[in-house]
Amino acid sequence: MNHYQWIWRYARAYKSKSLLALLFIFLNALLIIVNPLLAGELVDKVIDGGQDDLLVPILALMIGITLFRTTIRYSYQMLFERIGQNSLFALRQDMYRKLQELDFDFFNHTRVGDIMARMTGDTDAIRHFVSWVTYNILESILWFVMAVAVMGTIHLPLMLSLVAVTPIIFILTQKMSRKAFPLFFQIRESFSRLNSMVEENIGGNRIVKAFAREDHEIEKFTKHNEDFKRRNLDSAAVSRTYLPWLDGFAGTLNAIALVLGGLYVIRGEMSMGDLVAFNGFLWMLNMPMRMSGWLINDVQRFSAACVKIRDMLDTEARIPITAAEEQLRIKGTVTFDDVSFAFSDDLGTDILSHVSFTVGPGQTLGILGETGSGKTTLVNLVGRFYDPTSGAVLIDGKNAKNYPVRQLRENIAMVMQDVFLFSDTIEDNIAFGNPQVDRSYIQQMARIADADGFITSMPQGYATIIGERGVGLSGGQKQRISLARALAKDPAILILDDTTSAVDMETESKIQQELLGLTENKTTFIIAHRISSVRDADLILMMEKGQVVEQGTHAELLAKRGKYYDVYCKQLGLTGGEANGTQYV
Ligand SMILES: Nc1ncnc2c1ncn2[C@@H]1O[C@H](COP(=O)(O)OP(=O)(O)OP(=O)(O)O)[C@@H](O)[C@H]1O
Repeated sequence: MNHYQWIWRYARAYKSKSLLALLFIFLNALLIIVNPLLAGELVDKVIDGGQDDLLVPILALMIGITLFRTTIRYSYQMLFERIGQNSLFALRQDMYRKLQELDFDFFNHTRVGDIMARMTGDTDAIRHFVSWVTYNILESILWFVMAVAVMGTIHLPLMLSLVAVTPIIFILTQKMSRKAFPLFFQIRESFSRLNSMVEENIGGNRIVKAFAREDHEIEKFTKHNEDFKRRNLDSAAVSRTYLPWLDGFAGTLNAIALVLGGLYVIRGEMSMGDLVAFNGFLWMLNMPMRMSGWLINDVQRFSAACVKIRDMLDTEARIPITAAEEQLRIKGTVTFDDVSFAFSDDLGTDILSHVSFTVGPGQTLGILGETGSGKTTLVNLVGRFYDPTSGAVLIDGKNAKNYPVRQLRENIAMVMQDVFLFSDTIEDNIAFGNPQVDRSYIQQMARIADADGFITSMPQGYATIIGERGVGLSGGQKQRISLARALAKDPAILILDDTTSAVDMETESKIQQELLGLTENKTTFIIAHRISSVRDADLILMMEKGQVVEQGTHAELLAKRGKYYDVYCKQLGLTGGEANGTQYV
């Protein structure tokens, strides 16, 4: 499907409006030829022929037609604008829906700035094409054809001499088009890089300031800015090479018409009125030729934007978001059966290697291990953010791949390591996964997450807006709101990824106590660096370089006197020999 057929799929919902607009364009093109003909009549009959009584009717007709044409043109311009805006509305909806469908894999490989460039600059290039370029192309073609037809009836040889110039114009526009497309594509890519740079700088503004690297950032920006400018100038250079020629050739039409037309009049082969009428049609040949260069540029910009947008819309998520017909309450038994996993961009490196364990409802699985050992990756497999490269993740005994993704995720709540809260009220943030819950439930969850205290001490309490539009929160406060958000979902499987890393030990222990009652029937995953966070777990996995090197309860692992025991001793400030495992159980 080419780009025109593709965009027509959005515009065809407005078929009747499009037909009406086309009708108006035709009507306008037909009416356009009347005034020059009337001007010719005016010269021949009124000025030369002395029929003065025709002056007023001809003038009135000319004014009336001009007014009517202006109204018609305004109407179809508005119709095209509406078709463009409505089509773009639907396209943006599709793009946003696609963004929700795409998985971690897509976001791992796509810059935010690039997505933003597609959502803004590219969609605008398409709107401009639908709303403006299309009718200008149609007008240009129609006016040209009409002019050729009418001029041919007035004086065929003169018309043919003028039209002889058009192949040159055609060749020039073809050449320009071929040179312009790659440049527009490069401009678009450069814009995306510039966008990404600004987006990253704003996101990382605290780091930039803390490291006093403003100058470095400006330097980096200057490079991208220079690149963007240079590519725009390259494109302008192409226009500069071709547009004057296009303009020049279009301008020769006036000279040809005057010289040749004058000769025909002198020789008596053409009336003065016909020459005036002919002259009146000249702009209808002229204008499309002059416009062709600009229109080609806009068409190329449209094509470059289509490539990027269609590329995103055609991207298939490896794990498509499938919704289930009915809701399913899973019980929460999670089994890893010899699971290995590698990221798609480096399939040779296993991030998880032959991991096996089972944890059931009401149980807690603690995951401990040095940084980068694969703890987060492991829990990401539970929520099917990725699928194993070998082995299987079973939920209630059924392969996770066989659940509709939405159905599975509706039963899982995660508190992620990188806490993200929406720029909204605290209340709405907590209720994000379960919007129908009431205030008292929200408060109850916040109490368990030890967040109620600091929330109620804020002047606006639960109605406080946080994030970009509102107050800032400390790292520990954000973690606790994010924990309350996960709890409010009342999931069968609760995953806590380093959830209490930013709160003090006393608060952590308070939260753990509160959680006990709530997680009675849930399967809970706790990723932590502190032994104190996982010591009460029913099963603890000790991870190293993607492998589970030890697993068991706290007591069993201490008795093993292996890695877990070493970590335990280090965290207590003891050396291996001083600690008597059983003594601390
Ligand atoms: N999107 C990704 N693409 C490629 N490699 C990745 C990606 N995300 C993580 N990794 C790699 O996978 C490994 C495991 O990462 P993971 O986040 O699971 O570790 P972790 O044990 O949770 O670490 P931490 O305790 O620091 O959070 C790391 O070596 C990391 O570099």
